[in-house]
Amino acid sequence: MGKAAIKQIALAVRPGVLTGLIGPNGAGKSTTLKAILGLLPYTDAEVEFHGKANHYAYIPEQPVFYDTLTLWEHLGLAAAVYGMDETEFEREAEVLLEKFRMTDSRDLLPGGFSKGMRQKMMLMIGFLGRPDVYIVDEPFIGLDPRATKDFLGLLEEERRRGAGVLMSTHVLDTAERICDELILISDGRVKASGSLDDIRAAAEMPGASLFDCFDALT
Ligand SMILES: Nc1ncnc2c1ncn2[C@@H]1O[C@H](COP(=O)(O)OP(=O)(O)OP(=O)(O)O)[C@@H](O)[C@H]1O
Repeated sequence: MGKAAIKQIALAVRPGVLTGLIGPNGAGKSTTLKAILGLLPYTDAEVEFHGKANHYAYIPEQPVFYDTLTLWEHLGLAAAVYGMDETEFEREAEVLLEKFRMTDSRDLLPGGFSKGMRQKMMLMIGFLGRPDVYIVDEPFIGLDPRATKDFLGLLEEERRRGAGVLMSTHVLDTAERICDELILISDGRVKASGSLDDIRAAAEMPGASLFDCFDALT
């Protein structure tokens, strides 16, 4: 067996709080998210759900889809998994298609989609069930500025509804703007966490941008 990719990472996803997981390539962000989700065979991860927050959505970094199902059929499949009834599914799915400007592509196969369109499909599948917790792995790759804005708007709506969000990203100016809390990991360990001011304090760089703190701490 190889060495552990992450060590002693403790974090909490709280209702209505958007937590950003940041760190260099290979730091262990995706591994942390997968450990939380129980997707890894060799982990000693403890996950506790408090209250009734046991309904979550995972939006992976690499889009996963079925070659023979259309966008609409993917949404239908997700709705069935979420236990939504037909009327609710159609209403919510149509709103999401409009929001992500994908209505014209609803009956097409995702194999022919661009990278950004596939990413939008993954985001729509995640949002469809209105979960209590969102685990999002680098959502911005391939999204154009409008899609980024649409995504961030929806995420903010969900946060205000009380959903907790844990999102890994390299887009630090966005993370600095939207995250309530930040966790900076490097070499599989937490290097700093808390508010932007806490990260600045750890870097001993008062008033610095997240980008500069990241540079100093990694
Ligand atoms: N399937 C795997 N098999 C072996 N090693 C892996 C596997 N997946 C990840 N690793 C290793 O685990 C470490 C952490 O990887 P991880 O994908 O969690 O990083 P990351 O922080 O998400 O990076 P990036 O920003 O590049 O997406 C890396 O050293 C990587 O080489």
